[in-house]
Amino acid sequence: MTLLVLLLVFLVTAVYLVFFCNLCDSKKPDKFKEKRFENFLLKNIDLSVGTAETQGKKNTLSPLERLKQEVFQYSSSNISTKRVLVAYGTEYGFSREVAKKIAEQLSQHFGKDHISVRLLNLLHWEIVDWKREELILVACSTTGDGVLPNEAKDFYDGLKEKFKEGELQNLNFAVLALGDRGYPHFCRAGKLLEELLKKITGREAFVVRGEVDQEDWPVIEEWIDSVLGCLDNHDLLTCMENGDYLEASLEMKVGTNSVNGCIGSTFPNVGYSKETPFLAKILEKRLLTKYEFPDDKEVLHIELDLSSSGIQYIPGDALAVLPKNCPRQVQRLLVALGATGEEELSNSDNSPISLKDMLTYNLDIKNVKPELLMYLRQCAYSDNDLKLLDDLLDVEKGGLSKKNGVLRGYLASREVYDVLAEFSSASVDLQKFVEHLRPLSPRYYSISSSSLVNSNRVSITVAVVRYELLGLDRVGVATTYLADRVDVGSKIPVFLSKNDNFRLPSAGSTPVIMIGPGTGVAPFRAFLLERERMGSTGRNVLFFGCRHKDRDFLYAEELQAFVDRGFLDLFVAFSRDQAKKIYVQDIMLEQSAFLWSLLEQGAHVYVCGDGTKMANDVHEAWIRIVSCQKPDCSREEALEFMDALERNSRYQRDVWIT
Ligand SMILES: Cc1cc2nc3c(=O)[nH]c(=O)nc-3n(C[C@H](O)[C@H](O)[C@H](O)COP(=O)(O)O)c2cc1C
Repeated sequence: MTLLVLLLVFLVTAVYLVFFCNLCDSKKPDKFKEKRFENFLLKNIDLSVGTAETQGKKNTLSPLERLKQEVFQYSSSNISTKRVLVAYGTEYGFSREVAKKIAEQLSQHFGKDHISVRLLNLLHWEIVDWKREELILVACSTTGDGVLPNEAKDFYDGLKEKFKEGELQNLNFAVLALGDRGYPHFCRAGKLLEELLKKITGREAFVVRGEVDQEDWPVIEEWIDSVLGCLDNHDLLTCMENGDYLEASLEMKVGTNSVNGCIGSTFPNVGYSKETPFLAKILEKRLLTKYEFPDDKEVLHIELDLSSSGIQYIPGDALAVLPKNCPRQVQRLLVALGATGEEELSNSDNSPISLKDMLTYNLDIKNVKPELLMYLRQCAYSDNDLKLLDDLLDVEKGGLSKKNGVLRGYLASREVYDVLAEFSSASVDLQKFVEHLRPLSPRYYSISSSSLVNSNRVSITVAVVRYELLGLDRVGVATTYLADRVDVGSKIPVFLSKNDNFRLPSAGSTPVIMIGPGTGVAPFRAFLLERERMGSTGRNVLFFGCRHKDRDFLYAEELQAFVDRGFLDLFVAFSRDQAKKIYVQDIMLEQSAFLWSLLEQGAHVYVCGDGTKMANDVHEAWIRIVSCQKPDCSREEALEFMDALERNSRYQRDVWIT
């Protein structure tokens, strides 16, 4: 009886505690929620600063085990199979997804006992003994203004340095280049990789390079079919009787050198990354604009503490921020799913995670993958939903491919929530549903400070995104994370993204021409601070543009101070301060003779900002300036002149398409 009473008291207390704690949680201040985010990160990603106790609580696998799991998930234990390496270079995760698809199809086509497929992030290229490999398939995206993803840069430089022409004569290869036709250098990284592989193997690719515009799956599948067809018809592989060296190499290079078992720390040249970010404390956050009316721009200057990180940056680099989704948007999605959020799901490495955490920290809940519609087609039952889905996915119109304009148009104006709400008859399996979402990717911000001024601090300039779509409020994930959900004192996960294609000239006497409207001015603030500190004597010319002089002129006072010190020639275009709109390209044309004279003195030209319109308009302005100012110069010659400037790293662009 006493035992029964005790049990009852215990149960009542437990229920009370659970209820009370939940109640408190919903009222906890943001600081507390931030702490939860930090704890979550410590448990779920391999922080170089972490300790053994802070890791592996939720993720029971060590970083080494996780890496092994990824590399060998399509491998057989049969020691005399043929071996293929499927490698990927990714910035935002899509190439990894594609590489997994390639690995899966190879494995299915030939059977796991006949072919052992190893999946490798190019970040880990050093664990491979390249002379023992016979076949590599590379899926690699292009980022920045036609450059390799950060994690693939060392692979490219390393192979180039290590192997002479034709040295890897036993290696067959094929490249799938991923990109976006909207950018001037379509699929350039894949092309560069293919050139390099041609050189060091002394042979041609065994399959024509695939070029993928955005997420055009039919093109990807066609390329995979060509690879499979070629492997069916040509015996490119021999059986390796001695087993796979790769596992031992991986254990040796990653296992023994690691600090606190963190993979990132074994590659000192890479340092912090998506998997191993640094938690940087916010030291300052201030509004750079007047933000009173819905039409006003909201731009923030954010300073972060890098002391103790060892991160060393130079102007031109970017800081990557790992955001989390907005709780309101997550809640909206949970309601559409009819879920509480507490449902337990499996992470990609099979560790358990709640649906709410998965949607908050791991997944992109804005951009809809076309495959999600395919999945909804399987679980919808209302005639209306089925008809609309069939229409969107119509094979005649191009199915999931890029050619399907109806589907692309539909997805361009919808988020994951909208699609679920629209096809409400679909009864989704939560695990399958999350598997049809993209991973949440880091966001990159040009660094707007100079480490010569203060090496412990870094600043970024962030335009906050808020808008309405289909009658609902929408937000930019990372920009509102920085604006609304973290404050001075909070710590946010970041890592450095080097950008060797956007660098100041080595000689301080060389003039620089900078064109950066809006937040495109960020790297130029860094350039100016750096050049002033270095005592550079070359002329600094900046073209800045915004809507209104008195509302969104970023860093106006600082820029004016540079002008007053005689260090800067500043030209500004306020597009909406007069009846006729004026943009940076217009004021550049007014300065044609001056700009030409600077080019003749060897000036370097930099453009930063919107790549959809501004970068093209500015390029066109340069063509006009050159063809008018250079004696007897045709348009074609002006185009060639600008191309030559670009080849000689005197015309560098850091642009983005939204
Ligand atoms: C900031 C940025 C810059 C990009 N630059 C290029 C480029 O210069 N050329 C290109 O073909 N695609 C470019 N892309 C498109 C990506 O290559 C494309 O979205 C690709 O699918 C991303 O693959 P990933 O997720 O594996 O990095 C760029 C994308 C972003 C976000």
